[in-house]
Amino acid sequence: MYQSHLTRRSLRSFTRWMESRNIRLSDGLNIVKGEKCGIVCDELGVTAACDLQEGEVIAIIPKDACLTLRTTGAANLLNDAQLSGGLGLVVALMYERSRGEASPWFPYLNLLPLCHKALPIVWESDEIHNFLLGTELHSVILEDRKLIEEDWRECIWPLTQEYPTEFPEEHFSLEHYFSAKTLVSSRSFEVDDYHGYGMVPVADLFNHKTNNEDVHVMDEPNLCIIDESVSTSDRHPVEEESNYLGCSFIDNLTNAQHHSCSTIKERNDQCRNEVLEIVLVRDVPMGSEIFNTYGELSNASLLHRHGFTEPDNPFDIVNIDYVLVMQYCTSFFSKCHVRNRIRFWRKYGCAPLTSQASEYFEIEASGKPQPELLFLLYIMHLPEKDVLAAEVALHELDTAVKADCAMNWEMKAWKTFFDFPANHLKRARCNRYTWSKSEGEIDSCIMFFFTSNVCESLIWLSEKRDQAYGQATLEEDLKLLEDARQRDNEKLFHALYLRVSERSILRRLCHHSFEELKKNRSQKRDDCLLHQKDAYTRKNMPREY
Ligand SMILES: C[S@@+](CC[C@H](N)C(=O)[O-])C[C@H]1O[C@@H](n2cnc3c(N)ncnc32)[C@H](O)[C@@H]1O
Repeated sequence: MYQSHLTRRSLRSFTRWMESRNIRLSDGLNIVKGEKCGIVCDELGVTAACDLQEGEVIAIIPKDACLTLRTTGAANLLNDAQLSGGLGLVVALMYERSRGEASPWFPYLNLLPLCHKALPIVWESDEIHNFLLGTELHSVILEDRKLIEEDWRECIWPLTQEYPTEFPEEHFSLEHYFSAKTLVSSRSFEVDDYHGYGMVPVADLFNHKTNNEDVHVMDEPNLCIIDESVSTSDRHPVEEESNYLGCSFIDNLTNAQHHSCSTIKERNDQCRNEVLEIVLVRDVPMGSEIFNTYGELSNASLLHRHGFTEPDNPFDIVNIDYVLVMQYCTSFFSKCHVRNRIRFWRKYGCAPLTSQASEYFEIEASGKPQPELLFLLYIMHLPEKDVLAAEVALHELDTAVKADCAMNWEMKAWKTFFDFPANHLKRARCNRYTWSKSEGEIDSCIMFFFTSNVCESLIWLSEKRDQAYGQATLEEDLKLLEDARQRDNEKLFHALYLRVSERSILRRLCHHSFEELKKNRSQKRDDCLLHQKDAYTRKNMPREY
């Protein structure tokens, strides 16, 4: 991605620029590219040049060196045009790029690619359709592209007409907008409330690791750095052949002498300014890559915003559309039955998740469905008399719980409603039901809903959802994934990885539901646990009510 930009010259000029903008980088860091940067071959990353310790400040970045809506030369114009948020930042980036060497960020921008081509919003249409079919991203990307075009037509093109000198058409085309968007999506950080999101030099060099990051980027408002010039001749040599790409202007110490930025901070705490700090949150041994985290993101979100997926991502999910659940319900029950049960379900605070125009339920990486989906399927299958009994009980509970001001009555009512009969069976079922070996604690509330009917519904839903991926089986996808890995086809690899991880989640859901179904059948368990006569009587309510 950086090949054409990463020359010795551009790195030297970036280093000098950091110096001029008071950006401080610990000499314990190496900025590397290629295979030294463990996860990605043609990108940059940061490694430890010596053993580093938790708590060290390894970089200090003045906020005025960040490119934000406040610091850009177009700040007033963007303010007048009422362009803010992500869209404003993309225009600010395009604006600074259009100024070439006249931009105060030129040496930094010169290091960035024009476009991060790994992001699906800039893939060819046939790649989007072929690679992403069935995945969480397919419709999202198509929708995104429409919205991006609309934004450009409504907000950016008019700017080029109103201020042709500041926003010349040739630098603010739709293509430029898409390209700038990929950089803001994959590299911007929230600076603070005043600046909002911005392009943060140095902080954007760290690659991502889920749940196991080495650094945090921290807002440290009461800190300032004095100008501490270091002779440029003391810099590390930047060798074209090696993976080492350079370091900061304060990197002139040996590893044994290595100074973290904490030292600089201590020396300068008389003088105050606004800066961001990059702080180590764990020890990092010499030679290891230093990772940041971009958040607890599913593979679909990682691919969407950053152009890659992560193996064994614990935050992976797959969604089942509400429409598909309704399709299931209406094919087994009358419309009137479905309407009434949905009303009942919603009355007690349940709803699908929503995003843009879609409503859906999440299935976790372990295959565990969102509880609201289980409640819905459970209620859908309840015999009519049990629904009526439940209504009465819930009404009584409502009165009781309302008296307790500290409680959210809806949640408590649901909890009690479902906990009560579950309690009778808890012990028996707890011992035989687990989602995965790693999940030690069993959610009794969730288990309760895995009646045979619910299990069958879940199997139906997971199989139907899987059909969205087309004809190929999961095993065939796995073979294609291996091929893509061997051929170094990154786009295809990450798209296939997303498919495979989503389909594996569905398979886990199907497998667990099937296992439960088998157990229910072998034990001839009554499908409707709420048949127990006294389940709803006041005398059997938990004592707290
Ligand atoms: C903030 S930049 C990190 C520095 C970047 N590697 C560079 O060359 O400047 C984010 C981009 O780095 C890459 N990246 C970060 N973490 C990654 C990971 N765990 N696996 C693959 N690519 C990753 C992705 O291309 C992502 O969009």
